[in-house]
Amino acid sequence: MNVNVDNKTIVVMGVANKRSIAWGIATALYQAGARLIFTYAGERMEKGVRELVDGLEGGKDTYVIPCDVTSDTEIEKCFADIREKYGKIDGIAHCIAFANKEELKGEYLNTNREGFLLAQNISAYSLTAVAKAARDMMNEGGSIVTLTYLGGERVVQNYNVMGVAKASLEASVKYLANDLGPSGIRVNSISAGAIRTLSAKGVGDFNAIRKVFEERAPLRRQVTQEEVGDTALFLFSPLSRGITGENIHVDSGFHILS
Ligand SMILES: CCCCCCc1ccc(Oc2ccc(Oc3cccc(O)n3)cc2)c(O)c1
Repeated sequence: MNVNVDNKTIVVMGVANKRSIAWGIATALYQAGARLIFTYAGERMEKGVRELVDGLEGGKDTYVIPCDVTSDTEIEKCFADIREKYGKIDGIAHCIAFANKEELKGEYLNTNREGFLLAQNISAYSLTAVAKAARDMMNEGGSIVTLTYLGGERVVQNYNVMGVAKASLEASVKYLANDLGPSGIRVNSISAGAIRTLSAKGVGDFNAIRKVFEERAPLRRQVTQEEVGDTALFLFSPLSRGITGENIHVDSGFHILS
């Protein structure tokens, strides 16, 4: 049985540049024959995403639209646009998160209310808002995949307010899986190892974590955007049709260590 995504339409939210995990997911899906739609946040992202997508064979007519996930009306408009142009969709890759850089280092205690709510709003609630807007336009067998990190399950120095947001995201995955299961829509997360992306630059001492990772992870090596992409491809394919509410670690086994 092949991965069978060649007749599926999947929305990839959160590509920033070619090092984005979202781009690793997009290229894995693209190579397996899926039809892709991209959303980005912020005008300054448009040019970069458009250029990346145009580089794909047939990318010229791929839909690339803005979607600021802090606005419910914008989410509704974005998915209504997609529905009008493409009909029903089969999947959503939610690769969106943000927290204020000053709160991604030092003590978690210095998190303020505004920063806490911002991280929750963009990095956690946005999955629920997107699932809500898309549920009636997803085909049976649909699949939603989001990205998380070990710091949402246990303390990872400096991850702080984003860790609390990822804990919220991971709990949301389970509650959404429970609600959407009867409609045949699955919801899962991928917990990726420390991959060097534009976002990773915002987390304090990122390089120190990567060093420990290479020295201690069972596979003794970093993971790549492509490896996360392959796991996402599995989660969008019927090969994972029995899996929902799950969090799959693509982290060289690092999460098994104390
Ligand atoms: C100390 C932990 C080291 C490993 C971190 C791995 C990781 C890397 C990137 C991750 O994604 C984000 C996304 C946004 C984010 O917030 C940012 C990023 C850049 C600038 C800024 O002002 N905020 C921080 C991390 C993420 O959730 C997890």
